[in-house]
Parts: sequence; C-alpha cells; structure tokens
Amino acid sequence: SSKYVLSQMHPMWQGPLAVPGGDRQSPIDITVRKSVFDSELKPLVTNYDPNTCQQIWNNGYSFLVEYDDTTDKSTLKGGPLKDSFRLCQFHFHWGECNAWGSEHTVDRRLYPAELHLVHWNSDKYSLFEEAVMEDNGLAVIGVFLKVGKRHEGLQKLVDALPAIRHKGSVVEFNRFDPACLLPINTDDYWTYHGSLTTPPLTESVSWIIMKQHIEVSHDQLAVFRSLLFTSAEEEAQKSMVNNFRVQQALCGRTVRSSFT
Ligand SMILES: Nc1nnc(SCC(=O)Nc2ccc(S(N)(=O)=O)cc2)s1
Ligand SMILES: [Zn+2]
Repeated sequence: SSKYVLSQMHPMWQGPLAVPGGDRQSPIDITVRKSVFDSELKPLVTNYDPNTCQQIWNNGYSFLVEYDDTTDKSTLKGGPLKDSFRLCQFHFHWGECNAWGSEHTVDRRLYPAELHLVHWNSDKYSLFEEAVMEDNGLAVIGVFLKVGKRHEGLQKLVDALPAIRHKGSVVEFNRFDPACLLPINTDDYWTYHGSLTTPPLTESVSWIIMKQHIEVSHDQLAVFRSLLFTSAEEEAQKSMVNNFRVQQALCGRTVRSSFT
C-alpha cells in the first residue's frame, strides 16, 4: 500500500507536467480491476545480443545503457506489437528511499524503482529520432523493482556507476545481456498507449508493463542514489533521486492485460 501521496508539482519538473493538449501522457496508475483482458495479446519475444551493448552514461536524468541499434541485432517482437522493434537503451527511475521511486503504479502502489527498456519501430523507421515523433514509433518495457535479494546480473551495472557519478560522464560498457533484468514470467503484462515520461514527452510509446517484478538488494539501490544530477563543474552537487514523473490522467484510455 502506498503510505505516501506525492504532491502533483514535483521539484524535478520545471516544465509543464503534461504536454498541452496531451491526452495520452505517461506514466499512469494501472487500476487492475479496470484493465481489460485481451486474448489477442501474444507473449513477448525478445532477442537481445549482449555484444551490441556499447556504453553506460549519466544524462542528468538517469543513467542509460546504450545499445548499437544500427542493425536488427537486439529486437522486441510479439506482445501487443505488430512490427519489429530495436532496443536502443535501458535506464531506471528511483526514489530517495524505498517507499517510492517507480513511475507507473499498480492500484496506487509505488515501487522503489522501475526499469525501462526502450525500443523503436525498425520496420517503419530508420532512426530512433524519426520513430520518437510517430504514433507507433516506440515500445518501452517497464519492470518494477522491489527490495529483496541481491540481483547478480545487475551487479555488473552497479559496479560501473561510480565511474559515471556526474552528469555527462560516459564509460565503455559491453557484453551486458538486458534479458537478465526481465522477470521470469514475461507473459503477464499490461499494455497501453502513452508517452515518453521525460522531455520531449512525445506520445509515441506502446507501454508494456510487466506484472511480475524483479528483486534487487537495498545496497544495489543505494548505489543508484549515489549518482548526481549535476556535472563535475557545478558547485552544488545534487543527488540523483526521485527522477520519476508523477502519474498523468488516463483521459479515457483502456489498459489491456495479457492475463486474466
Ligand atoms: N530527436 C530526439 N532524439 N532523442 C530524443 S529523446 C532520447 C530518449 O531516449 N528519450 C527517452 C525519454 C524518456 C523515455 S521513458 N522514461 O522510457 O519514457 C525513453 C526515452 S528526441
Ligand atoms: Zn524511463
């Protein structure tokens, strides 16, 4: 249960909380009893090539692990998707404490963090930059993180974070298989049409939110919180925490589920 109700105006967002006139913004609260089972929804098919992993960097919002998306080597198909999507990056959102941090919520329940695996429609577009402006351009898989046992696969990533403490720092990072961050069961998910949750907030995302969470240790999350929003040159160093957007209005959208 979420003991905390976060204020609508969140310090992190200087800009408008929603795109003016935007009626398919993200994140949202998923009200389980209002989601609609759709038997046409297929299992997700991910084919990730660990060798396409290139670098890990601090972009001042989160830390991103970027993949070479110039060929169809790391792809996402199936689920609610008609086309083949190419993995370009993954990143996380988290809180200053374990009580909150996720962007999406399930029946108002907040998780301490949320993983986003970002893909773009390589059947229809030739670059992420094109796809990010189009209706069915992007597909993002969301996975909730809970605090529990240490996640062995995540540790390689956690060990690289001290090297990218400041905004703008980049280090080479390769042979990381993002499939290790997916829950055991990827057949059960919710899906809806929404937007990017950070600027440019474009309404081009097919969201696929996993029902099953993954577990990471308290210490692993603490290393996320050791990152900084600020660059090495800036005077006041600000801890990179609470880098999530508040929930947006559903505006009549239906959230479908792949399970009953
Ligand atoms: N012309 C453009 N190039 N790049 C961009 S935005 C780069 C990018 O990856 N943005 C991004 C922002 C938010 C999300 S999220 N949190 O998954 O909705 C995913 C991706 S717009
Ligand atoms: Zn995100």
